[in-house]
Order: sequence, then C-alpha cells, then structure tokens
Amino acid sequence: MGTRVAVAGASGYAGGELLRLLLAHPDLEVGPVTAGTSAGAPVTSVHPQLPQLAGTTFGGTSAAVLADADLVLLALPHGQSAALAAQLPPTLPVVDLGADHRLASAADWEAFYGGAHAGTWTYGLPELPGARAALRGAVRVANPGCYPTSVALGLAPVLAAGLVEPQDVVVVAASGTSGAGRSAKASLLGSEVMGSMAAYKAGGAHQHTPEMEQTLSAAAGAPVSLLFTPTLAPMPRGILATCTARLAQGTTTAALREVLAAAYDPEPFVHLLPEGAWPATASTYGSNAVQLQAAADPRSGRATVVVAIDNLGKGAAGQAVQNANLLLGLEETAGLSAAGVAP
Ligand SMILES: NC(=O)C1=CN([C@@H]2O[C@H](COP(=O)(O)OP(=O)(O)OC[C@H]3O[C@@H](n4cnc5c(N)ncnc54)[C@H](OP(=O)(O)O)[C@@H]3O)[C@@H](O)[C@H]2O)C=CC1
Ligand SMILES: CC(=O)N[C@@H](CCC(=O)OP(=O)(O)O)C(=O)O
Repeated sequence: MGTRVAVAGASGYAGGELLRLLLAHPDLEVGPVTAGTSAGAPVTSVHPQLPQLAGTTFGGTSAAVLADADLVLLALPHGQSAALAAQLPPTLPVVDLGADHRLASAADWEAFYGGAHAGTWTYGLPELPGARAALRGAVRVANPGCYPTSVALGLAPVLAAGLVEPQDVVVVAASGTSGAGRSAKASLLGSEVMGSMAAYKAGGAHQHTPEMEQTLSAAAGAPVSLLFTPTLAPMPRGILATCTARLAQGTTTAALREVLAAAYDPEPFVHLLPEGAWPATASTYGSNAVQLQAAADPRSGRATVVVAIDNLGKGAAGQAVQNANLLLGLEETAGLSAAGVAP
C-alpha cells in the first residue's frame, strides 16, 4: 500500500486542490477525506472536477479519523487546526495550510488573529535559505500564507544581499477570489466583484503583514517594516504581488537580477523572467510555479519586484505537497508541475 494522506477541510478550495494533486501523485494516495458541514456528502457533489473520487464521501473531522494516515494535511479555517493537531500522535507528520503555527510572536498572533497563540512550527517555504534542510527533518510544518509566499520569494534575496533598504517596504497585491475560500462564494460571485477591483484590509490591517515582516526580517538580518495593501481581482485564481523598496546606494537592475538569478536558477518552481518581461498570473495558473521580475528605478530611488503565483498552487496546496514530499523524503517535485495552464 502507498503512503496514505489525510485531508481535513477537503470540501474547501484548498482541500479540493490538495485532492487533485494527490490523485496525480506518483507516491501518495488519498486517505481519509474530512469536512465540516459537508460531512456525509459525496466528494463529487462539491468537487465535480474529481471524478476519480466518485463513491467517496466526506467524513467528519476528528483526530481519530485523521490518525489513520501516514501524513495529515490540514486545510481548515484559521484557529481550527491547533486543537486538532494537538490530539494527533506526535510522530505523525502534519502540514497545516492555515495560519495557526506560522508566527513566532504571540503578540502578533493575538493582534491580527485573536485568541491564544498555538506555538510555532517549521516554516514551509523550501526556497528560503536553510529551509529545505529544516523541512527534511521536520514533523510539523506551517505552510506559508498565499500573499507571504509571493512577497518572501520576491524580496528575501535582495534584502539578504543588501540591495534594498529594510525600512519602508511597500507591497500592493491582487488576489483571485478563491483566496477568500469557498464560504465567501455568495458575495464573491456577485456583481460586486465581476468587472471591478477593490482594496480590502488596507492601511496595515491585513493579517499577513506580520508574517511577511517575520520572513523578510530574518532574510535581511534587520527589522523590516512593510505596508501591505491587498486587492481583490475578478479572476478565480492567482496572486500578482508588486513589491517596492528603497534602493541601497548603487543598486542597478542588473544587480537585482543577478541576485535573483543566483537564488532561483537551481529552483525547479521559481523562474526569473527575461529582462523586460513582467509576470502574469495566467502563466502560473494550475501550477506550483512562481514567476518574477525586478527593476531598479534611479528616478524614484526604488526597486520594483513583481511576483506571480497561483494562490491555490504555490500559495497553498502545491506548496503543501512540496513540503509533504520533503517531510517524507520523496523527490521534492513529485506530483507537481511548473507548467501553467494557458491561455
Ligand atoms: N484559498 C486560498 O487561496 C488559500 C487558503 N489557505 C488556507 O487554507 C485553509 C482553507 O482555506 P480555503 O480552502 O480557502 O477555505 P474554504 O472556506 O474553502 O474551506 C474550509 C474548509 O474547512 C472546513 N471546516 C470549516 N470549519 C470546520 C470545522 N469547525 N471543523 C471541520 N471542518 C471545518 C470546511 O468544511 P465545510 O465546508 O464542509 O463546512 C471546508 O472544507 C485556511 O486556513 C486558509 O487560510 C492558504 C493559502 C491560500
Ligand atoms: C482574497 C482573500 O480574501 N484572501 C484571503 C487570503 C487568506 C488566506 O487564504 O489565508 P492564508 O494564506 O493565510 O492561509 C485574505 O486576504 O484574508
């Protein structure tokens, strides 16, 4: 029998994408599949795109059900993972797609999410320096947030190289509507989203701000201050993050690109585009790919790094499978594609 993977929150958007990836994975197979209000319903009634699971129904979510697997993927709303994970056998590998175990600072958790801080797990962004080795030896992994994945990959190398200043980083990012989860469907499918873009949680209020600062401060070796403005775009999937930061003295476009190329040329999923080409979400659609580009603007004194991902791919389920591969000692790229679906 292959390695069985349990998915909690399998009736959600991230859960559905996890199931799609697991069904195509050469070494993993779908184990217990659990949900909340959808428990008892056929999987295909929620995910008609997964005919291989005809005949399978969602189970109720409990530690006992999930423990009947070799690895557990938690795709539950924020605040729902910690209590459940605490009841699982400590040796059972778990990747949590939610935020419960991402932040080291209890004060930041309480300020942005509320409630008690559950603790910190190994942060699952394999392309960050040193992360891969830590993930290979980990049992519990906090999968990063969708926006923080894009921003960290864009800015960490240039901050680490001292090419931009750690203070006054500004990020404006657009997300597809699936980023808000299935439960937001009724309002997101309505006329208020189609044909319009809207900012939300602006003015430093978004819960991903401390997660971005945490990762980037570690990369820079100095505290990073960052203003993040998320926007909702009328598309089902994708994140386009536009990150700008003050240039350090003498930083050129060539220097930014050289550092990003050195960081990502060996990476199977992260692609620095040819100079002058800028990322588009469509190129990453349905994949675990990341596309990025950078330029220095001496006139404004700022660097721009633009990053595109699929929020459900590298922003959630793809990254979780990449982390699961590392935890289980499998080929890191197994079951994952860097090729997007286009047009
Ligand atoms: N969507 C995205 O792009 C990304 C999502 N994530 C994270 O993944 C997680 C899931 O997000 P997403 O798929 O978008 O959310 P959805 O709202 O689409 O799905 C939530 C899932 O959790 C289940 N659920 C809710 N409450 C409970 C409960 N009390 N007990 C058991 N199951 C419950 C739901 O089941 P049911 O519907 O049957 O009640 C559903 O399966 C979140 O933590 C999110 O932050 C991370 C990165 C990106
Ligand atoms: C469009 C939209 O609403 N996006 C969500 C993304 C949250 C999410 O999915 O959270 P994690 O990535 O932390 O798990 C938001 O901005 O809150």
